[in-house]
Amino acid sequence: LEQVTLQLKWKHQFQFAGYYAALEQGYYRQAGLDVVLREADSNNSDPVAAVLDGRADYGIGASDLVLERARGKPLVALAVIIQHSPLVLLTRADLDTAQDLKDKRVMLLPSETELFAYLAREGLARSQIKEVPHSFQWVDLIEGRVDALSGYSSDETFDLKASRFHFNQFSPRSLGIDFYGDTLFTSEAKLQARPLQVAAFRQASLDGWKYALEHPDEIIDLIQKRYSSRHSRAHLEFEAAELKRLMAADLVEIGQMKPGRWQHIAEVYQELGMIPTDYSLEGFLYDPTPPKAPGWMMPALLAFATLLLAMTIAVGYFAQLNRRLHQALAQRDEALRQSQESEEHYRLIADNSDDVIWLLDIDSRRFTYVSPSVHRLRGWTAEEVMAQSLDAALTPASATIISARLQEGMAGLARGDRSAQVSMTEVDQPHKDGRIIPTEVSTTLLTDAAGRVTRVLGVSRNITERRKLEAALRDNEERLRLALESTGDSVWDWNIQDGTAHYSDSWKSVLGYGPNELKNTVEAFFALVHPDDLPRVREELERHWRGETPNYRCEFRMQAKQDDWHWILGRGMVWTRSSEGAPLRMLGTHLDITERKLAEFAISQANTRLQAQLEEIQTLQARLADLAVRDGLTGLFNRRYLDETLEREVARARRDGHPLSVIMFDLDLFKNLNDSYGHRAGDHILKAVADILRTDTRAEDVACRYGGEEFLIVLPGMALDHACQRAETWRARFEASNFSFGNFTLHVTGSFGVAGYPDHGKTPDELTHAADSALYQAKHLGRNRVEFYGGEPIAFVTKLQ
Ligand SMILES: Nc1nc2c(ncn2[C@@H]2O[C@H](COP(=O)(O)OP(=O)(O)OP(=O)(O)O)[C@@H](O)[C@H]2O)c(=O)[nH]1
Repeated sequence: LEQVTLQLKWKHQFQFAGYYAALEQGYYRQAGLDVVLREADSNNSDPVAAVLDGRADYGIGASDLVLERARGKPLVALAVIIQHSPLVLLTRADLDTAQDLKDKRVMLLPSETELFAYLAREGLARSQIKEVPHSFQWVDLIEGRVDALSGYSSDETFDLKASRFHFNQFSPRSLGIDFYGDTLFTSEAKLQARPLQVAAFRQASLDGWKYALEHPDEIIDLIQKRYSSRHSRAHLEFEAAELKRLMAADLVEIGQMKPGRWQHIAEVYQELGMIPTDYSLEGFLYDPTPPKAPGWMMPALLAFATLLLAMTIAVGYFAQLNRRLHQALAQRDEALRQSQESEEHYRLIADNSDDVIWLLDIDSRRFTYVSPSVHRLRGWTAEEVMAQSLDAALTPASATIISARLQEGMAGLARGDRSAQVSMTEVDQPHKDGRIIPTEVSTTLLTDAAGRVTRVLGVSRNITERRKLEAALRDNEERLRLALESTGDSVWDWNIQDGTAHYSDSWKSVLGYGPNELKNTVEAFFALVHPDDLPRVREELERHWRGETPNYRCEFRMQAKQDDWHWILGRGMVWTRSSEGAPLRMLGTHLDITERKLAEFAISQANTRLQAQLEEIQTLQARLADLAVRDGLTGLFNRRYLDETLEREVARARRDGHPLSVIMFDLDLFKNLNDSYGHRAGDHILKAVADILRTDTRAEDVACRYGGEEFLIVLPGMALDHACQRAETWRARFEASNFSFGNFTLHVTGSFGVAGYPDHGKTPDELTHAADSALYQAKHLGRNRVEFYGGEPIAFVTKLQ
C-alpha cells in the first residue's frame, strides 16, 4: 500500500465523515492506499501550506483555494464536498445587522475570505472592525470577550444553542455570496506525478462520503470510538444533519464542482480586490473524465493498432514459448527443491536417530552412508566406519550370519519371494574399545532398475539393555524355581513356545521316577495324565493361557512308574508373555493328593451305602405305618383308623355344617359259608367284598373292616337318603355277584344299617351305635336288606327298592 496523508482543516468531527468511512470500509485500501487522516494542530493548521510544501499529499480547503490559485499557488481542486459553505458570523443577540459590527471585536481567520466579502458587501471595510485572533472558544462570545466570531453553522451554533445563549447568525449567502465549503485538493505537482493515485484517492473519498451520508449513526459511533470523543453524540448528530443539508447530496452529486461557480467565487474575490485582474483558473479544476482524442487520431490509431496486433501476435507467440520454458524450468526447480527438501528431511532423521542407519554397497561390501549415531554405538565415527569393510564392522561369527542372511535374501528375491527383501537378525558388533555390542539389525535389500540387488539399507539398534533385562528375567525365573524347589515342592517349568520343560527331582519322585528318567518336554507330562482327565487338564491350561483365569489349577490322575495312578493337584501361572499376550513361559507345582482323594472316595462310598439303607428304612417305616391302619386280609382300613377318622369327620361336619353318613353291613350267614366251603373260601369272599368297596367308593369315603365279616363305610358330606341309595347299590351288587373259588361258585348277601349325622347321633359312638342298631334291624327283618336308624322307638323302614 502506498502511504498518503490527508491534511484536515479542523479537528476530528463529522465534517470529515467521508474520509473515516473510506478508511473503515476499505475503499482506500482497495485503491492501494494507506491513508493517514491528520487533524489540524498548531503545526498543521494550514492545509494549503502542508500540501504545497509536501507535508501532506492532499488537503481539505474551502473557497479560498481559488484565491490562492489566482495568486499563483499551484493547487488543484479535486472535489467539492460541501456545496454551500457553513461558515457564518455569530454575534451577540443585540447586534442585529452587519453594520452593528463596526468597531466591534470580531474573531476571524485570515482565510475566511467569504466573511470579509460579506462584510464588504455590507459596506463594512475590513479596517472598520477590530480583528481579534481566533481563540476557537465560543465561550469568549458568551462571556463578552468578543462581540462576534466566525464559526460553522454545523458546529458552533450547536454549542451556543445548548448553552441557551441568544445570538445572531450572519451568513454570506444572504448577500448572494454562495461559496463552496470543504473542498478536496492537491498540488499540481502531485497530479502530474501520480494522476492515477489522485484519481483513485478522489474516487475512494467520494465513495466514503456516499457511505457516510447513508450511515451517519455508524460513522458517529466510529468517530466517538476511534477519533474523538470531544463532541457529544447529540452534537455530532446536529453536525451531520446540518452538513447533509449544506452538501445537498440529494440534488448534487457529491464532489461536483462547476467552473462557473468557481468563476463566480473568483469574481467576488476580484471585486474585493483580493486577486489581480489577469488571474487565470487554468488547471485549477481537476477533470475526472479522461481527455477526448482529436479527429485525425482515429485512422492513425487504427494503423497503429493493426501494427500493434501483428506485433502482439508475434510477441504473444514468443511469450507463450517463453512462458512454457519458464514453466518447465520452474517445475524442474520445484522438483529439485522438493527432492532436496525430502533428502534433507530424511538425512535429518537419519542424522538424529539413536539407531544407526546405513547403506551398504553389495559389490564393494563397503558402507556408502552411516549415520553419526554409529559413534555412540561402536566408538568409531561414521567416516571411520565408511572406510572399514563390512567384515571389520562385525565379529567373525556375526559376519558369517549376516553374509548368510544377505545371500538368503538375494536368493529369495531371485525366486520372486518379496518377503525376502526384509529381514531382522541379532548380531554382535565390535566397539572401538574392544567391547562387543549386541545389536538387532534390520535390513532391506535395494535393487536397481534391472532388479539386481545393489545396496542394503540397514538399521542397527543397540540391544545391550534388552539383553540385560532378558538375562535378569531368566535369572529371576531361575531363582524363583530354586526357591520353590527348596521347599520340596514338585516344580515344573515349561517353555510353551518350543515345548521344552524342566521337572524337579521331587516332581519325578512323586511318580516314582528317578532324576533322569523322564524327557524334558511338555508332552512328557501329558503322556502321563489319565486319558479320562486329559481333556479337562488341557482345557484348564488353555483357559489360563488365553488369560481367562488368573492362574491354572486342576486335579487329575497321573500314571506312576509302578503303573498305579496318583491323584495330583496341579497349580501354575504363565510367567512371561509376548508383547501380543501369547504365553511364553509357565511355572507351577504338583501336589500328590492321592491319600486325600482315596479318603474322599471312601467317604463318598460310605455315604452312598448309608443313603441306600436310609431309603430302605424309610420304605419299611412307610409300610409299617400302613400296616398300623390297614386290615391285613382285605387291605381296607382297620378299626383303629376308623376311630380316628370318624372322630375327625364328625368334628368337621359339625364345624362346616355338612351332612355325614355311616353305613355298617354284615355278610349274612357267613358261618354257613365257612362251614360249607372252608375258612379260605370265607377269606376269599371277604377280599372280594373289599375289592368291590375299594373300586366303588369316592376318594373321600373311608371303607373299614369293622369286625370279622362286618364292614363300616364313612361317607363325609353325604346325606342319609343318598347313603341309603349307596347301601342299596352295594347290597344289590353282592346279591347279583358270583364269586368263584376253586371249582365252586359262591354267593353272599349282606345286611346294611345306615345312620346320619346329626339326626341319628352327634358323636362317633352314637353314630356307629345307630348304624349298628339299623343293621341289627336288617338282620332281624330277614337279612339282605338296608335299614336306617329311625329314632326312638326305632322305626324300621323296609327295603328301599
Ligand atoms: N373265613 C373266615 N371266617 C370268619 C372270619 N372272621 C369271622 N368269621 C366267621 O364268621 C362267622 C360269623 O358267624 P355268626 O356271627 O354266627 O353269624 P352268621 O353266621 O354270619 O349269621 P348272621 O350274622 O346272623 O347272618 C363265624 O363262623 C366266624 O368264624 C375270617 O376272618 N375268616
